[in-house]
Amino acid sequence: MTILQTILDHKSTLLPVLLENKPKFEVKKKIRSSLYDCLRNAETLQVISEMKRASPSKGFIAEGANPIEQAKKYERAGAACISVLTEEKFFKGSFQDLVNIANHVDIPILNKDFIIHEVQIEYAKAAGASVILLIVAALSDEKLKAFYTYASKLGLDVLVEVHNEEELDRALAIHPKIIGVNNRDLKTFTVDLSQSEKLANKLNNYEDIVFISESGIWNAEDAARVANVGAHGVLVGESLMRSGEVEEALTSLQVPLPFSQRM
Ligand SMILES: O=P(O)(O)OC[C@@H](O)[C@@H](O)c1c[nH]c2ccccc12
Repeated sequence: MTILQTILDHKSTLLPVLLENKPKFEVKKKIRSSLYDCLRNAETLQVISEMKRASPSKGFIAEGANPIEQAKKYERAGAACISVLTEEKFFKGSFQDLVNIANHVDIPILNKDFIIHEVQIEYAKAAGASVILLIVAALSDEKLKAFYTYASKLGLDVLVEVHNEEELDRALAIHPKIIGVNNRDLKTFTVDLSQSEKLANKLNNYEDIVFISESGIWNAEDAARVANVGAHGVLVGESLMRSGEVEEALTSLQVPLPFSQRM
């Protein structure tokens, strides 16, 4: 069984608890700008920076990290958005991390989790997220479409994540505004930036779609590599979590976009 399937199976065992309880979080209501608009109007590569304590492939990355301090550093450095992992078992995240961060920063917030049911979208919104992730590899065409529509109706932006061309075609069928190419294969954990390069040609045909390159971005060279094939943003976790100079590390990724890519 793949790790993705293991995570999804575990997730489905948790659904009854979510379905039995209405989400109750104390979140200050904040109006956040639209991630899509921020990404569209940029002239430099935008950074979605992630609060990532651990991962199934690496174990703990930053066990003692303070989510609020980390998020504030990201915001100060000009991140476009903060991604907060809420998956508990494999990534050691929580909705409490999301709530804490939502109460302390004003930029868009992405709830990073494995969504397999509408109720998780309600929890994401209640905990302060303005963006959710839908992983194409985890969903049927029907569910992908239904969840995308539901999240949009709740006023959330959606990052639709793909890894290969077949998934990209399935994603394009629902006409999403933001597509992320995960350079990490969630079935094997292999990371390869050429995955973004491979899918770039097709993505570049869609002028209104914002293209995010996700995972495995360590430095300005990596950032420039994906920017040069058409990425408008990057999603970065581990390298920023491990950095002693978070703000400098983040700023170094904000490379200029080629003129042809500015929307
Ligand atoms: O730590 P990295 O290699 O910078 O990757 C960040 C992010 O892309 C990664 O955490 C991620 C991308 N898609 C996901 C889906 C679920 C969990 C995690 C992820």
